[in-house]
Amino acid sequence: MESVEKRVSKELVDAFGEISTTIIGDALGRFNCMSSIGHFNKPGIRLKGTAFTVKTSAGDNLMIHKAIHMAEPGDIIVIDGGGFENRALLGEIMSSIGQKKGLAGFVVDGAIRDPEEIKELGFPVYAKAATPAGPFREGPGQINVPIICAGAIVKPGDLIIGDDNGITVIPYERANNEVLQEAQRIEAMEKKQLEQIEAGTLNYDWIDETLMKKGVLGGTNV
Ligand SMILES: O=C([O-])CC(=O)C(=O)O
Ligand SMILES: [Mg+2]
Repeated sequence: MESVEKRVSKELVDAFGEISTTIIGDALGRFNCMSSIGHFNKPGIRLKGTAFTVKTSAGDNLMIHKAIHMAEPGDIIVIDGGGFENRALLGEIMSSIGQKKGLAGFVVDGAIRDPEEIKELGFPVYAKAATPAGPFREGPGQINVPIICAGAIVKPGDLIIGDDNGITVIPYERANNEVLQEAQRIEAMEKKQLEQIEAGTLNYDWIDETLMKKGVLGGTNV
């Protein structure tokens, strides 16, 4: 069982962590986003850190207990639970341990329990569902292997950013100034678009131009 070998610098984690996941997703070509996953915290909570991955069998959390103790402060335990929602993989106790260890959060492709208590903790926990049904601790499982979590590929060391929109995964090899600057450019452009919507000056020519190009307007499809 390997620990995470490479980590993105704290400066980049912080810089990406300030930008909306929607915009980061756009900067990554509109891929690398998780789907049907939400947080069990008060609104406004942000998640940012290095992926420490776990693959479990359905409803079994033995390897997650191990991972919490192997991970380092700032790591996010990202769990491929196969999307199984009938049995929780963690709850208030494991979240409290993770928070005390300085981990940055949990992301579960599956279910959690104790959502109200987790909300009070203020520790970022994302999952697909909540159920009182508890996990088994039989194993097996895998630690720090590439996984699929809520439709996104996650590798150990990838940068995970979460907010009220959901979660974006920035692959380790793409967590660089180039993608950061693209996200900042999109952020500035959207700010300008909102100002133009307010002022009534936003240009919509691109819609008809695109329809023309596709032959829908002025073409054989009309
Ligand atoms: O039983 C477990 O392993 C998980 C659990 O309930 C908790 O974290 O509160
Ligand atoms: Mg419990």
